[in-house]
Amino acid sequence: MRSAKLYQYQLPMDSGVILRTQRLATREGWIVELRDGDKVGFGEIAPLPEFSHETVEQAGEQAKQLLESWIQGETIDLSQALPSVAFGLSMAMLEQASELPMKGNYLVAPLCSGDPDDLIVRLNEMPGEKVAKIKVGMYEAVRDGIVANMFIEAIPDVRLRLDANRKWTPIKAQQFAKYVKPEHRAGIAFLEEPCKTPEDSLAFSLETGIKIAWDETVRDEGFEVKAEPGVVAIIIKPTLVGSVQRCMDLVKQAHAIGLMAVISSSMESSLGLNQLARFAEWQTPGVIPGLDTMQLFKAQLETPWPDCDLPKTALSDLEVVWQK
Ligand SMILES: O=C(O)CCC(=O)c1ccccc1C(=O)O
Ligand SMILES: [Mg+2]
Repeated sequence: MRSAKLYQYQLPMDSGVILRTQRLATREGWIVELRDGDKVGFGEIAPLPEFSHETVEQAGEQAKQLLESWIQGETIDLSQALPSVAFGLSMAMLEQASELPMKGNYLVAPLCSGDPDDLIVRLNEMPGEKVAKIKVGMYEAVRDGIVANMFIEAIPDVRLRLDANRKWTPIKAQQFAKYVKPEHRAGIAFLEEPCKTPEDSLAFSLETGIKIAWDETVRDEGFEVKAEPGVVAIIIKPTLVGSVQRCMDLVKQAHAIGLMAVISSSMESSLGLNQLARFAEWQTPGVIPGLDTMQLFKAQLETPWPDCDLPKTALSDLEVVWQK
């Protein structure tokens, strides 16, 4: 006997969270609960404003239709569903079928979008491989270059992941590279999407020797995982990419040609983030995921994130907007 519920959540965000052009004061989304007998699974459907193409309302409507089919025992084709819905529903089904291992990789790459000194402290405390993520492309490219160079000099075995989110023209990207000494460029594990187009990013990597990774490009129409000179990783943000199956296919294709696959957050609540940590441990063992986004929230949802003391909202406190 199958049953399902859809909860609606709204969580307050830290006041400084800016997504591309707008401030994100509140994170909104849906939690699905699937039950079959005594087996239960949860999933989070939370389109990210400015990144997802679907709205929260559209995702909620589609989720209800697909839940209806699930209850009827019909097979649902998630490859045609909105990415956030495909992800949340497939995750709930996976958990409900006890197929998502419990063990998570909670060793995240610390994210620096503000004060570099904070990051130095966190890196020095980090056990094992010192991986950090720094947003670049927000201020002067020259400043970004100086900051990256400074980190590599300060922490000799650091592996930086830089993320330009397609902000640079080829000239700006060159200005950045000029300030990272050639002997320091290996301290950059990769630079995500340096330029406005993949072609310019590939050319940048060839010219500078700085390795790059695809993030936005993974979500471009017709994207295929392929070996390209200078490309070492793909970033997978499941809420923006789609079903668990699609994400697993991408990981498999990446591994087959020697690329790193990095599971990364789209600012899911602590419930979704925990599932991503479990998914990352399972599918990309040994690779530090990009999940350091709990600090952007002012509250957690149901599942606590390790070492996070933010107040917690329970699922039972949320409004159930649909159930059958
Ligand atoms: O990838 C990470 O390490 C953290 C997540 C992150 O950077 C991100 C999260 C949501 C939307 C966009 C981005 C981004 O890649 O800039
Ligand atoms: Mg990015």
